[in-house]
Amino acid sequence: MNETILYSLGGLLALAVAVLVALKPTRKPTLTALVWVAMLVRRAWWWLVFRVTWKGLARESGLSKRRTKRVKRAGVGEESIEKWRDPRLKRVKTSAHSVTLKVRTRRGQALADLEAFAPKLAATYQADSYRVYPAKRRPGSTVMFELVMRDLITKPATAVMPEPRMQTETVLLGRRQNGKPFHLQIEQRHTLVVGASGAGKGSFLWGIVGSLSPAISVDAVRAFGIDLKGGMELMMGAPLFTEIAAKADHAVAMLRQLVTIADERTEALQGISRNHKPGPGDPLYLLVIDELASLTAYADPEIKKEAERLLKRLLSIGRAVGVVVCAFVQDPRKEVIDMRGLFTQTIALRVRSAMETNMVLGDGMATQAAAHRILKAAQGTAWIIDEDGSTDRIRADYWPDELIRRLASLYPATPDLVTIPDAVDASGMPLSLTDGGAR
Ligand SMILES: Nc1ncnc2c1ncn2[C@@H]1O[C@H](COP(=O)(O)OP(=O)(O)OP(=O)(O)O)[C@@H](O)[C@H]1O
Repeated sequence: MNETILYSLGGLLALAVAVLVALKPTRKPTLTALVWVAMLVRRAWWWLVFRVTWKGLARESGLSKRRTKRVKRAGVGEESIEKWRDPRLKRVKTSAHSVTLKVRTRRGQALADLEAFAPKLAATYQADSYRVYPAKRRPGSTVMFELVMRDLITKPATAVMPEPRMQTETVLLGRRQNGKPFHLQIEQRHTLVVGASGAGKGSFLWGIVGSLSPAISVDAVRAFGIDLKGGMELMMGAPLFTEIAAKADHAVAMLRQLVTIADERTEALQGISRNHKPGPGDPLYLLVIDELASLTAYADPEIKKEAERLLKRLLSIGRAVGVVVCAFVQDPRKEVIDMRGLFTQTIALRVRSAMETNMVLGDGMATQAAAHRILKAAQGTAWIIDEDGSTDRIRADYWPDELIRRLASLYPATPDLVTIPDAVDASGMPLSLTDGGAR
């Protein structure tokens, strides 16, 4: 091990022991102080390790370039000396759980070479996860690596009642891998959520609908649902929906209705505003499609064709005029969601292969946002792409059935708008409105 690291570590330990001796270790404030010191020592250790080992790692991994120079020395003659050009480690920033490196390319190096280095960097320093994002200054030549040294989202969290205020722009869904809250943009976005069976798509579905429920109750949002698996998922919060379609022909009629609304709004907003701003009585229309494939791939060919046509039209014209789509799907194969490009944001929960990650998040994303490596036990965990193009790992909060039912009874959609004509249970029996909540 490098001597500098050894000496520095020794110094830090000595400091920690000095603090220990100076304070009495059994008192509670002392214990807090000790934890604090331990954290500082760990952060200092990380800082040192990265600072001291960076060049060696860059050289071993082929990121640096070696050149030999011949120099003349008086009395010695000509001599060759070796010089390295390394990508420059401009900053090392540590927090209680992560290390962020700011690295500038060396001369003649492409930014993509540095970005592609992230998985090796994370493996070398045994990081639990990582993300790569552009630096604020000189983003053409400087990249940020965030290495998560202690995973803050391994433990699941349960959603709580949303604040009783009308919000339509974003919803709070859970936590980012650095522990900060994760908000999903709803207005002006069509969202596609992909995840294998049991990956936790329900957390996103109810995170969106549940968080919008205060706005639903004042008619600032109207939620429409398509659930061709007999309405089983959406019926849990049925009162939150203006309408739920559990059969394909009803779904097509619903799509047609929403396309008409979007067309009318487009005409009404022409020359007045480029973006619709929802409010009570002038709502954001939210179409939630649980298992998109059942509509676009496995349905009757005629219905499938018409549903696809209408959905593509809605995805093309709806966003700016306040008619947005949130679709959930298990299988990201192209034939299932060939309108994937029309969605303005995609979320990848656990998927089955690197190829599927690329299909959902975009070509080449599997190395930066390895959704196929999410563990089965980490339900609700997903990779997203932020507005600035950087990737991040997040975990949605879990929505228990009781919470959904409570919200449905507290914030129902305007009652005279609610119609659920063809929702059925697993045995084919019609489901009543009260199955979803106390109304
Ligand atoms: N955010 C979460 N945190 C912890 N556990 C979760 C979370 N979301 C879901 N789970 C657990 O995972 C199980 C499966 O979740 P969910 O039904 O949402 O998966 P899904 O992706 O919708 O699957 P399918 O497509 O088969 O319906 C849940 O019953 C719950 O126990």
